[in-house]
Amino acid sequence: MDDRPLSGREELVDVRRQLLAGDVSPPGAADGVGASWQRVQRAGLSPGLCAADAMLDAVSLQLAREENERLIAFALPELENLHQQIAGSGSAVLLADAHGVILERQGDPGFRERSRQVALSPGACWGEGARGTNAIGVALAEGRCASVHGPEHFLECNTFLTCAATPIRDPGGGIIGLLDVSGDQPARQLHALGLVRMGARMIENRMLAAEFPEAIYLHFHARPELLGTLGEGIAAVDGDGRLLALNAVARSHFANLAPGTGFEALFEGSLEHLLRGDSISQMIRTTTGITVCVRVIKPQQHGAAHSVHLADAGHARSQDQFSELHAGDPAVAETLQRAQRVFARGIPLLIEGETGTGKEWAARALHALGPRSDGPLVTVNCAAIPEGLAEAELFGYVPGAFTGASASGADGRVMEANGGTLFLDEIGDMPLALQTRLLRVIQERSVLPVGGGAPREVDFSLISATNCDLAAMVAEGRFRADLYYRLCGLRIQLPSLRSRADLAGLIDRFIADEDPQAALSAVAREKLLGHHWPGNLRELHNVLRTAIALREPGRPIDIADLPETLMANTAPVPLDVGGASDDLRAAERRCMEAAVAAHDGNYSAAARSLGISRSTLYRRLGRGDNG
Ligand SMILES: Nc1ncnc2c1ncn2[C@@H]1O[C@H](COP(=O)(O)OP(=O)(O)OP(=O)(O)O)[C@@H](O)[C@H]1O
Repeated sequence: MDDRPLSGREELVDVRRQLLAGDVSPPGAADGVGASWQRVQRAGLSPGLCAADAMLDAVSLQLAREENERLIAFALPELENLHQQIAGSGSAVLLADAHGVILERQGDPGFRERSRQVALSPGACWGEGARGTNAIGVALAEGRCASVHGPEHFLECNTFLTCAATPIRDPGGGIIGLLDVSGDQPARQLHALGLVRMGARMIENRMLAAEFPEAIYLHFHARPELLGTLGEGIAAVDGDGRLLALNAVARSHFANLAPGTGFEALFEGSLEHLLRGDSISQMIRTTTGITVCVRVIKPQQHGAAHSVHLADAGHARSQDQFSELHAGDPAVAETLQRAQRVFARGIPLLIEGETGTGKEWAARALHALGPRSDGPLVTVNCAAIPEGLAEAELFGYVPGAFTGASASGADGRVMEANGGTLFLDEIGDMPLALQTRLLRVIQERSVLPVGGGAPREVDFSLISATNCDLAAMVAEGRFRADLYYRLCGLRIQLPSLRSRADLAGLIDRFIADEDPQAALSAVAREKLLGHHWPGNLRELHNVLRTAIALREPGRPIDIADLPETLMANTAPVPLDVGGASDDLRAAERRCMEAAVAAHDGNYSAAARSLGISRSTLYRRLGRGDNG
């Protein structure tokens, strides 16, 4: 790790002057920078070069992405997480393949234009041979994490950049890609290196967990409280205890252990003994003489891996399924494709969006394409379960668990999702006490019914949806942070209807689906295109269905067939929910209040205009449904 004191721009300019003069290790230069300059100078590069040609064309980039599909699927959630952590700092998070070609990029809009000018974008190769000394190039050449600051970059055009990169390795230790954080901050960003290292370890651990469907995974750490953190070692062994693979921590612990090595080379005692013991944690000694706490994860508890084989079939079907969810909006199409790739790997999804943006429809399509599409899709509306019954409803109960309980007990919704997908709708409304229980179920993949009895193992894919800003709720202590991170392997945002590029196409398609004979007058079309759509797809659907029913037979849908809300010449509700940090629920509330005001306090009419039920409107506005 780069532990030099922070140095200013002038010192780095001085470092550059010395490097240009041929100094191999000028004082203050980052590790590996001097050696890298030597390599690139030997290769004949000159600092004034512009490496515009080291760029894949669209077809080659597509091929590179397909070749690295597995890496991308596991890395995308991490790119997303890292980006959230550095958002607003004028930076981008990049994923490169094993040759240094950038495959994916998540970045601040403000930094996008500047970084594009030097091709810090998908398709560009950032190996040393193409772009001289830079963090991706050095990390690749030296096989370790690297940071390169401003003037330490070899090419003059890149000297405004500050970059940190680290290799991502397969379980055998080979480099399969690189994770990089780059920005245009003038000062050194020491934490960036720590972030990319953590991100790369997360990706590697996720890939290892999905690599061997039949394996037994042994997670270990000398300190029990640090099990489950990035510091834990992970060893995958087969049923006979033979080593299949180790994660990076375990590789550094058991140096030079090859796959196929017996259990006795790892731990004292036998695998059978370990399997008979407590799966939560047991103490055992490693052959290196350290006592560690081990958590055993058996094959049925880590069902993510079989999804890997199904991913390709899912990909082929996805175009069809997703074409129902949009009418050519490229941003929606790409969001869904990314979600599908990640979900196919057994990674949980969190879908965010205002009410009626199609979160449940998207969940259905993703389930149909997902790794457990043969199993059921079980939807739980977390806002609608009566609080007193919530535990029993979700986790089931044993016979006689409480007054009024069925004599035969009940499985509960989570258990019903076994082998399929659990869809937790309106997750932001789940009470804190239930969040704690749900977290345990997700972590341990077993359910303890209300009233006791033995825990029952359960295996499901997980999708959650919300119209709250969950990250803000976490910051305010209203939602458990550990549960939030478990739920959002990947966070996707469904856009509001008014911001979609395919509104016109959706209108035509809704009409054609409802009544292929129906047409739309030009004025009516203009009204529909100009409306603010606070109720989003649900409202559009309701408006068109009603208009088709009202229109005079044989005549196109006209302005008179549209509801009053579209006619009222009210200014659009200020509803700029574009920013990721905006509170969707606050925006939604403003819309609902505006609709109630527009209908002179008539809740039924306001609810109809929004395309939601009256009780939903009452609930969302925090008023009891007393009428
Ligand atoms: N792709 C679509 N094509 C046609 N209609 C759609 C589509 N997506 C959503 N709708 C319409 O919008 C309605 C609401 O969709 P959905 O329930 O998925 O939204 P949501 O975001 O989950 O809403 P809420 O947050 O209120 O639960 C659907 O019942 C349907 O009428």
